[in-house]
Amino acid sequence: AKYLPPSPPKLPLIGNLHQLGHLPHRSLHDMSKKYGPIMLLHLGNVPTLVISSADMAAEVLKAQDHIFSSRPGLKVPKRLFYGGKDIAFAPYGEYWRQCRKLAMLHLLSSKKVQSFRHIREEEVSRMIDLVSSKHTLGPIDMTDEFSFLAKQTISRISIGQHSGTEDWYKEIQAVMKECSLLMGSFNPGDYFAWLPWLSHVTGLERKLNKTCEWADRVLETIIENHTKKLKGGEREECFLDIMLNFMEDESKDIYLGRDNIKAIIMDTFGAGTESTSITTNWVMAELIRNPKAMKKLQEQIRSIACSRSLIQEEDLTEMAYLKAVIKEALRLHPTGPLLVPRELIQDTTINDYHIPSGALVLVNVWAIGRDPKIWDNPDDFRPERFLGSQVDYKGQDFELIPFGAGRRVCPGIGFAMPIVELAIANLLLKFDWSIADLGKAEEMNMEEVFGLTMRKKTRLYVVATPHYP
Ligand code: HEM
Repeated sequence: AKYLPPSPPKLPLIGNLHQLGHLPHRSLHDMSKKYGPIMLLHLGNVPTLVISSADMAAEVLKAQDHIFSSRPGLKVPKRLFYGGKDIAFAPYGEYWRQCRKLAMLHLLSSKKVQSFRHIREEEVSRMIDLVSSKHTLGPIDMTDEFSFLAKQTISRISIGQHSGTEDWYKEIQAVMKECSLLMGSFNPGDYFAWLPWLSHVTGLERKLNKTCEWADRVLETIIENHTKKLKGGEREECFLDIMLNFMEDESKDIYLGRDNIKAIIMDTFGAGTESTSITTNWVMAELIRNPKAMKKLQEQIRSIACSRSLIQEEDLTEMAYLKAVIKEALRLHPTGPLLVPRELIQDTTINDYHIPSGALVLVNVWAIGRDPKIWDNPDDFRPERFLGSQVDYKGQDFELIPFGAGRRVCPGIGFAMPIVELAIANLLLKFDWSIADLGKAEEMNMEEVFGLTMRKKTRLYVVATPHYP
């Protein structure tokens, strides 16, 4: 192939960086309307392939997935995850394959996910109690509740039982928040290879050092506590304990040292908690903004619950409309609007265009979710479009890929979705919901903030009224 994919005009040195704006998924969507579903941008001096249609996504994430499955060595994740020793940012290769297998087997498989059922049910029931106790005091910050739910559930499963009030627990939450802010920040040094000192000037280097040292201290304390307990014969069998049993055991397929374990634990927090809570928050926001969908879903949930006081996980399989509502929210608000960046590992050709090895690859899932060639009235929230449709989000249907697809598809889908479903089902069973300013639900602020995960700009302050059957 002779030609490179179409590119918008670029400036010297910075290339197209200045055109990304605060909401890059939206700016790139606008550009793709003019330049097409496959574009080559230059972010600083990094050639960046931007994919904006379901067909092109299938090309990159299915037909040629084997060469599009690496990750770029971005500075912040590389440092936070001990030089790429986690799963999400590890370059494509044997280490990544073994770590992913380990996490699948001991944390994310459907058998494992089922075994954590009591933890999800306890944590959701705790959230319901909290809402019950707070509802008379005025609007409740549900963004906070969803965040607490995801953090509690995931940290209990990955690092063991705790009450959520211990000092080390508060500290790990604080340090993870700092890490997530850093992950969402833009590091110009990644795009200007000839200016490595740039991160010193912007203060990023200092912040990164401080946060890495802090995170390491907290993780060391947790590992020490678990090692002592394991030596004393106490067994919790959380994911961390399982990894500690593997540690430095050379007879196992995978060699896990301390840094590897710390990086993988960071990953379960980093990849798992915000994505889950942000998704739940978008689902709830859309339901409150769309009272008809809310009413229809409540009726279904309440009829399935009959006189039982809480929805249990086996009830969820019958809830077709709940699943449609969640798909519709993920279509409009994919938590990773550009997935996690990929890196192409050899020269290739797509649609007769030459794509150079080393290109950074962004798949604009947000744009695909709003493509009028695929979706009628794409900006409307209409869960009905998924009723009776086979389209699912597991990475086979390229029009709906909020978890990505191919070798790097999110391995946490089956882990995250029961949390989201169980939380929404029980909140809708037990309460009626409105916003403080009645009648203004349709005008709710749905602005986004872009980061590695895309959250709602304003918090979800809502009024809960208990429902008595
Ligand atoms: C609703 C919640 C979630 C969403 C929307 C989500 C979304 C994503 C996306 C878009 C990717 C990148 C996929 C790609 O590059 O093609 C990803 C990767 C990943 N996710 Fe999730 N995720 C969620 C929950 C979780 C949970 C709960 C866990 C684990 C506890 C998890 C673990 C991971 C890991 C380890 C990766 C990296 C996979 C790799 O690079 O091989 N995710 N996720």
